[in-house]
Amino acid sequence: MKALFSFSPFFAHRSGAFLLAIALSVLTLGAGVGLLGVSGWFLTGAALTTAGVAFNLFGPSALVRGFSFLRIVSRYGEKLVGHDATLRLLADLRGWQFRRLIPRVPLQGKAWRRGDLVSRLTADIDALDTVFLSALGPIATALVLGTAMTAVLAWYLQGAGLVYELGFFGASLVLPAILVLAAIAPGEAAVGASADLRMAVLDGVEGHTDLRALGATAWAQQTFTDASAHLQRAKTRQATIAAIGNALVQLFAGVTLVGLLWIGLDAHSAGALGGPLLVGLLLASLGSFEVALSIVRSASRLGAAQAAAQRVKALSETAPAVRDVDAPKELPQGGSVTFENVCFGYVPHRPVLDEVNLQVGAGERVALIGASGSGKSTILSLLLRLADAQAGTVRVAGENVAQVVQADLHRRVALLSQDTPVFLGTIRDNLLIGKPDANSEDCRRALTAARLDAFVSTLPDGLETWLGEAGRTLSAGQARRLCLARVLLSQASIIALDEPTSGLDPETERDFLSDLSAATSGRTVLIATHAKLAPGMVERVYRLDNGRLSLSEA
Ligand SMILES: Nc1ncnc2c1ncn2[C@@H]1O[C@H](COP(=O)(O)OP(=O)(O)OP(=O)(O)O)[C@@H](O)[C@H]1O
Repeated sequence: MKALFSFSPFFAHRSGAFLLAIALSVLTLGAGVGLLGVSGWFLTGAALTTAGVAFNLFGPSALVRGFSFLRIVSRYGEKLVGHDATLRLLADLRGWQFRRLIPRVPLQGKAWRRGDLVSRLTADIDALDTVFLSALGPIATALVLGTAMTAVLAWYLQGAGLVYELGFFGASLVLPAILVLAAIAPGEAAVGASADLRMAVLDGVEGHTDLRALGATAWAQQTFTDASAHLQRAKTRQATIAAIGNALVQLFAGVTLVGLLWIGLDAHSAGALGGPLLVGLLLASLGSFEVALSIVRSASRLGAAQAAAQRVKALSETAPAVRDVDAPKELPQGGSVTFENVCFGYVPHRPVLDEVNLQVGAGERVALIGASGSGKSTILSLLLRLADAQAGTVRVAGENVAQVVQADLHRRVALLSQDTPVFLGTIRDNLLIGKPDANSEDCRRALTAARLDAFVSTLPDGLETWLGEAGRTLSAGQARRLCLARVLLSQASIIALDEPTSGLDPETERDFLSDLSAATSGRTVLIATHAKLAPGMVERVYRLDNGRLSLSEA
């Protein structure tokens, strides 16, 4: 349960609303118990009037109406306040999780997959709603109401308080604790299986064209069916635990009722307690077990909430690849880039860069060439400090990038990576990510530089054209050029382009490269490319070979 407790500050932050929800829940259950008790008292009293026993019908009938009304109003309030506070809590948790996730992406060390991350941010956090709505709230209610009911019974019937206490707290605290232990394994299995199911769906949808082309849809179907079967088995086990718990609560309630009846009849025979009051007390006691039922139901789901909490915690505790230093230095103005004896490898003993030295003055354009896998993208990643060099120093405007605030560095250096995405939204929305205050003229200029203006002007909605998920309504080349326009629009004085012309036809590629100097005029450009560069397009070309960078003729 440690993982669940680690989220207690989030609950504490909304403690006012949760306490109100608990108070309303106590009132709801109290009104329910009162309603049953008074009804039993009333009906028995009314029945006894036919036997000639005097009974005032007006008091109890008014109480029945009062309790009914109170119960309706407080239940409504409890649901409203409890759900509202829980939904806000989940939103707080999601926002916190997302903020922690961004500096950690791409996640190091483990094979984190996108579908799994989505599950952790959505379904796992959703699973935590059980914690308050069905567990903490009802347990607090049980404690308050159970204690009150014990006191009432002890007042009227000697020994009844103890019998009720044992039965009620056995059903609402001890039994759920045992069920929680039994539900941990199926809960973990359910959370894991539902994440697998999500990943199977995402893989199937994202890769459906390739799966069909490769004739592998049966494989994808089987993966989905297996995950589905796992989930169903885990859910069945959870439901079985809930059903057993339910039956045991009824058993506890039945045995407690028999015990109270036994004591009550003795008292009645001795003339110490009237019949209507005895029936009222018995029915009120029985009614109070309603809260034990909801605790037991939630106990079967707490295992899943616990597993979900562990997954959420594990994600948030993953160490970021890089951190800002405690006392960062200011990033000076300027656009120069320097690599001094930089050594880097993603895994130990497999160096990608070996004593790399590079000097690019502000406003210069240089190209990085080399075989696939030689480390060109890695150089650009180190420039943005997406990872730290194991030896040597990377400098921007003369300052060590490890010593400055990452946000400042990222404002200075814009990257067009090989898998830069098109975001859901319009063409304008996508461009504004590069420069939020850009006007239409700025957007068009960037599109012209990226050679996408002709296409956009043929669209009826122009800049307001809605792009499908991941830019599905664009061709791969158009999507690439849109991302490029976004980078060109940014205010960054250093532009890092990783294969900017991939996906472009040879003619567009040539035009783009020949326009590059005009489009990036005054800015420093590092371009990693396999494309053939015409003379004069860049000031210098560097070749990466076996981790070594050297000036190239090409
Ligand atoms: N996240 C990573 N974890 C482990 N190894 C990696 C990672 N990213 C890249 N590598 C490895 O580092 C080496 C350099 O990769 P990099 O992407 O920098 O090459 P590149 O020259 O840009 O290749 P390409 O021209 O194909 O884009 C490759 O051997 C690659 O397998």
